[in-house]
Amino acid sequence: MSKASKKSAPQQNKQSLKKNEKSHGALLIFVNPHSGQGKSLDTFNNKVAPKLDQNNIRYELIITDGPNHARTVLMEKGDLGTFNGLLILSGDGLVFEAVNGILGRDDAMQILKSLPIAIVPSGSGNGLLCSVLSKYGTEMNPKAVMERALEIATSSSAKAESVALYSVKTEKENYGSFLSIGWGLMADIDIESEKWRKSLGSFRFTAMGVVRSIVLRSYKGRLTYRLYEPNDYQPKSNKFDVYENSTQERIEKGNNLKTWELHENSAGEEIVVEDVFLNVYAVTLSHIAADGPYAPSAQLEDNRIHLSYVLLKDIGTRIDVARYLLAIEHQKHLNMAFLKTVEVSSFKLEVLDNSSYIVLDGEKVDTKTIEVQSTRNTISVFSSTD
Ligand SMILES: Nc1ncnc2c1ncn2[C@@H]1O[C@H](COP(=O)(O)OP(=O)(O)OP(=O)(O)O)[C@@H](O)[C@H]1O
Repeated sequence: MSKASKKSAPQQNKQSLKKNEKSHGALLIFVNPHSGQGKSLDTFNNKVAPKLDQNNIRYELIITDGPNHARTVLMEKGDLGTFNGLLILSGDGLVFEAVNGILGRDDAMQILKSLPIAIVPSGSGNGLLCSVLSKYGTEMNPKAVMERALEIATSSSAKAESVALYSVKTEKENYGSFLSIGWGLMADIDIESEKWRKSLGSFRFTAMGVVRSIVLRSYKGRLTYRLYEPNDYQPKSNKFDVYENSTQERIEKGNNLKTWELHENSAGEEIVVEDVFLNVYAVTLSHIAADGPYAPSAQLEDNRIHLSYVLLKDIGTRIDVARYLLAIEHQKHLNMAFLKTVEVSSFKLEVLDNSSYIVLDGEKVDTKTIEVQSTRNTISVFSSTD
């Protein structure tokens, strides 16, 4: 197979889809050529395509030409059921876009569960991948994560499993989310450090963290949440062999949810905190990046939301803020008295001033109010080879 180029690749690879009759199955691949430090197309050409050819896995390649390209393809494509999986070479942002593209379809929930997503990390944030790999003991450093991700994404014995999906309502749009909801300090760091993506890679978060600790902001808001109650729900991993069946076969054999099924918990007490915050950060998975876990007890399929927040009045000095950010990198943040953590089944955040962005799975959303609800719906993600 010759090297992919922006214009000719999709056509060229559609042809290879038909020719190779001995193959195990097929992947639909999205490469964002501008993600992270801009190396994803090289990674595809040099590390992914040769392995897929060697392992007799066919593919259709789509090189994204801008925001919403992948979303539109996934909303409209008529033959998704013929693929065994999606492969995304980018960061959490393109996975989020893909999930929300699929959510625009009539068969959304069946596709999300039966069309597993593989990730080769080329963005600056790959929390979903890191959470999945850490379950199986991959060391959390960029090299080990990349090597293992490449092995799993190109293996004909790849296995996939469930990752909980959350329902999110904002003023303008509804979303499905799988990773994080942030507002305040960490959201600012994530968004404002994007300009350093090419030069600093994931070190951009640390560098902006230093800046933000010095030029400290406060954030007025109202946070309303309900504590999590399992209500007899037992989340399952539902591990399956990616190439044993096509997505269409999995949909036909499975007994999948067809619509959103919310994890209702109206019996739980509603708690309201209206105050000046330093940070609100909720995660649904253990890792937000390739360092230690932010919520070590979070599990892939489990549908509880790990909500954490810091009130400005509980912080002593700017040094405490720097210590907090450093503690996150070294997994000591949970020991800090000013960090409040609760496991919830839903929460609502109302922004009461003009500060900060609300960031959903690493992407900025234009809203002053966000409501997050745990559900019993799942996506499936490539996770291992045995
Ligand atoms: N060709 C393209 N050019 C510019 N943006 C693109 C292109 N293709 C996809 N995108 C958008 O870029 C974003 C990529 O975010 P993603 O997280 O995957 O990568 P990233 O480089 O880590 O970015 P971030 O640092 O924001 O997380 C997505 O919102 C996606 O819609």
